[in-house]
Amino acid sequence: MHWGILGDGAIGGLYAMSLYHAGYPVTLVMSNEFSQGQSFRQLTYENEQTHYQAELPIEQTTDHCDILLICTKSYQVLDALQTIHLTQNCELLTLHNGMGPQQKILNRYPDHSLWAGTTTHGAKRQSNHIIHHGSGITTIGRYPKNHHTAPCPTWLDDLNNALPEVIFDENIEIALWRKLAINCVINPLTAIDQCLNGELLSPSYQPVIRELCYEISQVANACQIPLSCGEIEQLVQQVCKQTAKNHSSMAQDVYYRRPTEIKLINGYIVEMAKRYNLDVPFNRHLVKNLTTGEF
Ligand SMILES: NC(=O)C1=CN([C@@H]2O[C@H](COP(=O)(O)OP(=O)(O)OC[C@H]3O[C@@H](n4cnc5c(N)ncnc54)[C@H](OP(=O)(O)O)[C@@H]3O)[C@@H](O)[C@H]2O)C=CC1
Ligand SMILES: CC(C)(CO)C(=O)C(=O)O
Repeated sequence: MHWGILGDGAIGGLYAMSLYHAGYPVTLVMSNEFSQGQSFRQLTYENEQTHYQAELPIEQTTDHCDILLICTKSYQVLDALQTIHLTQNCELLTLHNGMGPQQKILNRYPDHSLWAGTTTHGAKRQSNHIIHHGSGITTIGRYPKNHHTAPCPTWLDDLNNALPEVIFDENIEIALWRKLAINCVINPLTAIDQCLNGELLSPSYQPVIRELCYEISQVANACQIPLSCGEIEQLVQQVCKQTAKNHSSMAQDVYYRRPTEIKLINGYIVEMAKRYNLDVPFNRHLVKNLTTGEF
C-alpha cells in the first residue's frame, strides 16, 4: 500500500516515519501553502532505543496514494482535506482526538471509503524531529460501522508491521467514545489547572470528575453508546495512572497559547446534549472557560 499522510505533526510524523522505516511507500500530502513550495521533507525519528532519518516526498495530491492517514488536529481536518486534491479511489483514515469530523467527512466525501481510529501512542514534534515518547495501541474500524462488508482492511498488516499494536474493532464508535470520555475529563481539568495527568488522582478532584463522568454517560447513552458513569470513572483513573507524569495535549496547548481541541471534545458532548434535551452544566462550563481563556 502507498500511504499518504495529511498533517505531518507529532502523530502524522510518527506514522510517516514508522511506515517508511518498515518499507512502505509514504507521501506527505499538503497544499503549497503548507509545504512552502518544497517537494520533500527531511525528518528524524527517535525513541529510547533507536533513531533514523528519512527524506519523504511532498505532493498536493493523493494520486499515488491508496490510503490517506489524516493526522491534523480535529479542528483542522476539514480545511486540510479541502486544500489537497483527493483522488476518488483513495481510502481515508482519521486518527485525531475529539468527535465530529468523522461524520463531516462522511457527509462531504460520501463516495470515499472511510475508517476511523484512535491511538494511545505519545509523540512530540520539535522542529523536524519526531520524538516517540510512549508506545501505545491503535484501534481502527470502519466508520460508520458496516455489517455488510468484509470487516478487516487489507492494509492493517502495514500498520501492525510499522507501529504495533494495531487492533481492528468492528464497533469503532464505542472505542472513539471511550477516548472522547477520557479526553473530556483529563484534558480540560489539567489544562485549566496546568497540572500533570496523575494529579487528577487526588481526592479533591473526585467530585468534579464524577459529575463530568455522569454527564458524559447520560449523553453517550442517549447516542446509543453503552458507557456507564462507573466505567468512565475507571477508564479515567486508569489513564491518569498510566500517564501520571504527562502533560495532556490540552494542558500543553494552553501553556503554549495554541488553539485547543475543546470544541470537538467537551463541545461535542454539549452539542449532543442539546440534541437530546439533556443538561450538561459541568461540560458547558469547561467549554466556556477554555474558549474564552477565563480560568
Ligand atoms: N501527539 C500525541 O501524542 C497524540 C495526539 N493525538 C491526537 O492526534 C491529533 C494530531 O495531534 P498532534 O500530531 O499532536 O498535532 P500537531 O499539531 O503536532 O500536528 C498537526 C499537524 O497538521 C498540520 N496541518 C494543519 N493544517 C494543515 C493543512 N491544511 N494541511 C496540511 N497539514 C496541516 C500542522 O501543521 P502546522 O503545525 O504548520 O499548523 C501540524 O504539523 C490531535 O487530534 C491529537 O489530539 C492523539 C494521541 C496522542
Ligand atoms: C490520553 C491523554 C489524556 C494522555 O495525555 C490524551 O489523549 C491527551 O493528552 O490528549
